[in-house]
Amino acid sequence: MFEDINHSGDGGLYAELLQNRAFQGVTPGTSAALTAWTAVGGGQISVIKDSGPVSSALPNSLQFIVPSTATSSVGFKNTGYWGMKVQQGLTYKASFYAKLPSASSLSGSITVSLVGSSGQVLASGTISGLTTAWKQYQLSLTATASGANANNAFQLTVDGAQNRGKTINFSMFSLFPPTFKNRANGMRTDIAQPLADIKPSFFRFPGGNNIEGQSIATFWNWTNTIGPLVNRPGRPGDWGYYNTDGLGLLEYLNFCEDTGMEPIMAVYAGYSLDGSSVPQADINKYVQHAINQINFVIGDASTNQYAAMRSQYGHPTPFKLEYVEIGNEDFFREDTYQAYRWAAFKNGIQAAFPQLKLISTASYGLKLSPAPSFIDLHVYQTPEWFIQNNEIYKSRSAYPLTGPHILEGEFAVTATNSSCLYGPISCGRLDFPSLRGSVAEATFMAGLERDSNLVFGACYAPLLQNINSAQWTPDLVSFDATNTILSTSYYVQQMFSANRGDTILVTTASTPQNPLFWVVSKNSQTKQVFVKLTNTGTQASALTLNFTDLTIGSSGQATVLTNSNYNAKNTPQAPRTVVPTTSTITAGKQFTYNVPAQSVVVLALTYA
Ligand SMILES: [NH3+][C@H]1C[C@H](O)[C@@H](O)[C@@H]1CO
Repeated sequence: MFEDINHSGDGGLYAELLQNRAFQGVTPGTSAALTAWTAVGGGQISVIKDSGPVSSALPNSLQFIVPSTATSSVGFKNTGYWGMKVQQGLTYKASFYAKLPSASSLSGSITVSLVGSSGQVLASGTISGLTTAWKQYQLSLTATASGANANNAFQLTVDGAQNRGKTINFSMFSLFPPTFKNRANGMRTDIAQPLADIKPSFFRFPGGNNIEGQSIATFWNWTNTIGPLVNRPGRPGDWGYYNTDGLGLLEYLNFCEDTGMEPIMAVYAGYSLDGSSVPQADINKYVQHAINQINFVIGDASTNQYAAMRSQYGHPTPFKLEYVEIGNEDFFREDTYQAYRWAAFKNGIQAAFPQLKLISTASYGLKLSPAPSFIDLHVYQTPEWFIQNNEIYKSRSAYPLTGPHILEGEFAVTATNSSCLYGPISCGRLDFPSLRGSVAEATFMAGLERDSNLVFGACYAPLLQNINSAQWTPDLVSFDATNTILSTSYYVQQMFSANRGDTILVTTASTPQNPLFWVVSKNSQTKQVFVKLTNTGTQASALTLNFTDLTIGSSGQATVLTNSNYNAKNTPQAPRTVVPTTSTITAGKQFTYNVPAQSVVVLALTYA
């Protein structure tokens, strides 16, 4: 499940290295407008509301003035998102727009470089030919050395003595390292790769809260997130920072394709976080907006203008799309969801796309017409809750198969104190996932898998956090400019997702589950059996497995996540405290496996 929270997009998965690259959403003339930008050599910089901006989407420019007394190199630099990684041998793609005021010229060229924390030049190039019209300049910068740390910068300088008093306006800077699958405007490789390693089957995006807008005027409007970056205005995100929307609808879809995930795409459903609902009289405008969004994804480029945009931007064929979520957590405004919003979107979208599966986001059991066939349920709780509720969906009377099928679209152990699930660290909130929490999540997931005739998907949330800007913890993967920290919960997601059966095997047990929990499945393609186990207790426990119907191979693989400290975490200071270990085990039609204390285990067996 992805949304731009904790700088998980801008400053995270989205590989742009420059923070505040286009001065979106800032107030000209303020110091905040210059976030991440600083002058070099006495250069004078300020953000102005440009009377002739680079585009209507980007009204602000960086105005650079060379002091009249300049004698040496002067300019400015960007320090990235709490730093930026510069690695020897990598080629960085830099670009920016520049314009000279009328009737002026620049003597010499602009030097564009990557500089280390003590000013050493790590990469450098020059551009020239500035005119009094906006023009985009691009250059590749190959690093001849790595930065000693993350405190590197992207710098532009001119010869001060030759250009005293000169002014240059700049906008829409950009600096990309090589990206995941080398996608233009793509993803950061050391975050995208661990996500791909989970072998996820779907990607729920773009929210979560971040689709809803703090107000109706600022909802996530997909049309502002496609096309050339210079035409993307960005928007005030719902987690306290402005979203550049450089990571937009097409980038999300390309990422799905590059990782083999299918999108579970949300559409704005007319509820925003200030509690407002789009009035019924206006709702059909937003339904059409959603239909256009879906046409961008799966429409026929030869007949639909929004599908034609997809083709124009590089993807003529439709993407795969099976599920569309109508809003996010609309249980906050069940009155309007029940009164008209759900029906407007469900009926409108289903008429246009009969094949799509539309997911409700209101409470389970809320009477909606038409009745939803799919629903997204969220839960943030304590380890004890997840263990006690591992059979939450087992009851057919409470959850009939004829009722809505379930996406557990957000779940995580957030705290050890049930009266403080969303509170501060001081009252039990987790800063990073703990082994105890991850064992509980795995116990719950084993239950979801046993009930996968009702539960069609599950995903942990939130996915990512930049440790310099966390609005929500814990998160599955944490990172800063140079490091990525895979949590114990990350390993649980990976162990469960990468070892996946297609058929659940019914088990009987001589003793009830607890403190051991399990789910057994087989993969009829690979002829594998997966036994996913948790031991929630603090003592190892021997488990004898007896396969009555299958001829099991005499050896198998056991992947184990455990630690003697039940509260152990992977943190920036100790990122690999708890990592899975894999070993060969003796298996067969009947064998005993000693389940380690406080552990998550996946046994991968073969069958004839
Ligand atoms: N409060 C959670 C519920 C919402 O859908 C997400 O944006 C938040 C963080 O995962």
